[in-house]
Amino acid sequence: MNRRGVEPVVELKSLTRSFQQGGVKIDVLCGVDLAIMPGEIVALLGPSGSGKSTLLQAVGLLEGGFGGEIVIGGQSAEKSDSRARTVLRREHLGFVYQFHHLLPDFDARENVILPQLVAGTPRAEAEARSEQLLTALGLGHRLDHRPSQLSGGEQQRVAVARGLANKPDLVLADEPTGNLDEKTSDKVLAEFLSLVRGEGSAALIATHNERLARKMDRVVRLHEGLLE
Ligand SMILES: Nc1ncnc2c1ncn2[C@@H]1O[C@H](COP(=O)(O)OP(=O)(O)OP(=O)(O)O)[C@@H](O)[C@H]1O
Repeated sequence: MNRRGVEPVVELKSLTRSFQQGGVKIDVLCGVDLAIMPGEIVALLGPSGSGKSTLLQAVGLLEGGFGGEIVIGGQSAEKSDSRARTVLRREHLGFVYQFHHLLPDFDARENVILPQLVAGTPRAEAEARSEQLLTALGLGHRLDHRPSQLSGGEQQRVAVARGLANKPDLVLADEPTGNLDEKTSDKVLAEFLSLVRGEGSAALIATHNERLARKMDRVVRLHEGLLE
């Protein structure tokens, strides 16, 4: 039975994370519970230092040291070894960062093709997908440009296309437009949300911006290590 429509794409159960800072233990996440349903776009708000990036790193299976449980695509991440976690990440997750992290020696088209090749997509299919996404983001005339030949907004659009390239069930974005001016940020975010909606992906998007958060389906706030 296909139960994908009713199961969360990700579920966090009593997630905890502490850090040692100068011999002092700081509890950043103190038992976070969160379930995100397929296609749901969730804004993660919270003041600087409240643990938004830490939470996204946990969900992205990018770091260890967490307590509690992270279930992605019905599979418990802590019960998986690092190889299985890599597969979980590749099959279910996409990432968009504040600073685009594009490969400087590759053009826009290639930056979106590469993660697909890593995931085993045939080259012709990956190329078509790359062009489709970049064109949808208004970059059909910038396919052959390297990141240094693109504006900040254009670079971020390429990063959005790359994050969606492998059709992730869940896109994780940490301040995806945080380094852009307000007008460009609004525009790129609107395009990002519309593309994510069109693709039917879910998303968890950390932001400081209440106004942008209101454009999403649900807002959750990190406060003193818990979501409210
Ligand atoms: N590797 C680390 N070692 C020690 N402390 C850390 C580490 N990573 C994060 N922290 C601490 O955890 C807390 C939360 O940091 P985090 O980056 O998750 O916050 P944030 O909400 O994303 O902040 P911002 O909005 O400023 O990006 C901070 O106090 C930070 O100093």
